[in-house]
Amino acid sequence: MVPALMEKKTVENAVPNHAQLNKEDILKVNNLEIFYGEKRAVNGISMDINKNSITALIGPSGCGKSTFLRSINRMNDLIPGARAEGEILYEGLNILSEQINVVALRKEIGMVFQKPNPFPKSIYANITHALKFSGIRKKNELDKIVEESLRKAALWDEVKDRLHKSALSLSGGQQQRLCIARTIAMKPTVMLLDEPSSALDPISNAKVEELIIDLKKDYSIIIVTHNMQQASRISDKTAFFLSGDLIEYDDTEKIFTNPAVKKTEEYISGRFG
Ligand SMILES: Nc1ncnc2c1ncn2[C@@H]1O[C@H](COP(=O)(O)OP(=O)(O)OP(=O)(O)O)[C@@H](O)[C@H]1O
Repeated sequence: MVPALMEKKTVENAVPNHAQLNKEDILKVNNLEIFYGEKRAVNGISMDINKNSITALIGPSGCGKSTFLRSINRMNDLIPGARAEGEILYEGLNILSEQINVVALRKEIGMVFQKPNPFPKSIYANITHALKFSGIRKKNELDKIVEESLRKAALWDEVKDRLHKSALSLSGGQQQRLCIARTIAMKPTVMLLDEPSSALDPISNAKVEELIIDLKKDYSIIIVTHNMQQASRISDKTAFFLSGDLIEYDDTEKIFTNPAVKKTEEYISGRFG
C-alpha cells in the first residue's frame, strides 16, 4: 500500500528519520502549522491519533478544526495560498511531503463533508464512479463492492431495490450514508468527517452516529463537530481547539467530566463559543 503513496522512488523528504508511530496509532502530528497566505490558522499542534477509534475535534467557529482536518488528506492543497509546515506521519511517511501522491493518499484517507454531496447520478454510479476511474471495470467486481460498501454504510436494505435510481431521490440522511459508502468503496484506513450530521434531522443524525460508531472497528475516524453531546456520545478521544491552538487533548470522558484546562471547561459548559 505504502509505495503507491510515493510519487518517486527517492523519498528522503517523505521518510522522517525520527519519531516513529506507536503501534496503537495511525497518525502522528508533529508541530503542524497551517497558513492561509500570511495568516496562521493552526499554531504548531502535536498529537497522536489512535487506530480504530473516534477522535472528535471541537472548538468555537474559526478555531482551525476544519483546516486541520483538511490537511490530513491534503485537501488544503486546493486552496490558493494555503500551506502547511511540520509533519503528519502516516505509515512511516510525512503526508505533507511534496513527494506524496495526493490522489493515492486521498483514497487511503477519505473525507465526508457537512452537506451530503452525491453526484446527480444513480446510487450505483455514485459508488462506482471513482472505482472505474481507478481501473476496476468488471461488472461482477463492481457489483460486489457496491453491495459491500452499502452494507457497511447501513444503507443496503433501504436502497437495494433501486440502485439505478437517482441518488438525489434519497433523503438527506440516506444521501450522507451514500457519501460514506462512496468513501468506504475506496477502502480507506482513515475517514475524516467534517460535521457529517449537522445538516440532518434528529432521526437521520442518530442513524449516522450509530453508523460512525460501527465503522470504527474497520477504520480510524476523525470527526469535526459543534455538537458537544455528539462528541461525548460517540468519540473515544476529544481535542479542544481555540484560536488555532490545541488547548487540551485527552480521553473524551476526561474532557467532559474533569478537563485539566479551565478554558475547556468553560467551552464544554457553554460559557463561550
Ligand atoms: N480558504 C480560506 N482562506 C483564508 N482563510 C481561511 C480559509 N479557510 C479558513 N480560513 C481561516 O482560518 C481560520 C480557521 O478556520 P476553520 O474553517 O479551520 O475553522 P473551524 O474551527 O473549522 O470553524 P467552523 O467551526 O466555523 O467550521 C479562520 O480564521 C478562517 O477565517
